[in-house]
Amino acid sequence: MRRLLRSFVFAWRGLAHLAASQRNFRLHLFLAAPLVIAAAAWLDLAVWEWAALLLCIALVLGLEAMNTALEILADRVSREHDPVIALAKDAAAAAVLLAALGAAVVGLIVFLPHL
Ligand SMILES: Nc1ncnc2c1ncn2[C@@H]1O[C@H](COP(=O)(O)OP(=O)(O)OP(=O)(O)O)[C@@H](O)[C@H]1O
Repeated sequence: MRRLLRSFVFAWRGLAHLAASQRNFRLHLFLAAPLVIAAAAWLDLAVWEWAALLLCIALVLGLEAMNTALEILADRVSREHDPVIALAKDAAAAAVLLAALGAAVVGLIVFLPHL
C-alpha cells in the first residue's frame, strides 16, 4: 500500500513539473480539456461519447508527458547537435501529433451530429 502511495506521489510530482514547465501541456490540461468536458456536459453526450473524448484527452496528455520525458533524457545525453537525438525527438513529437490528430477526428465524429 505504501509503495502504491509512493508511486502516486512520484506521478503527481511529474504532473506538477509538466504543468509548470511545458506550455503545450498547460494548454491541453487547463484549456482544451476543460473546454471539451464543458461542451460534452452541455450537449448531454452518451456514455460512449464521453468515454471516447476522455480517452483522447488522456492519450494526448500522456503522450505529451512521454515526449517531455524523452526530451529531458535526450538533453541529458547531449546538448550538442546530434542527428540521432534529432530522430528520437522528432519521433516523440510525431507521436504527440498523431494523437492530437486522432483526438481532433474523434471530436468531429462525436460533436458534429450534436451541432
Ligand atoms: N541535440 C539535438 N540535436 C539535434 N537536433 C535537436 C537537438 N535538440 C533538439 N533538436 C531538434 O529540435 C526539435 C525540437 O526539440 P526541442 O528539444 O527544442 O523540443 P521543444 O521545442 O521543446 O518541443 P516540444 O514543443 O515538443 O516540447 C527536435 O524535434 C529536433 O528535431
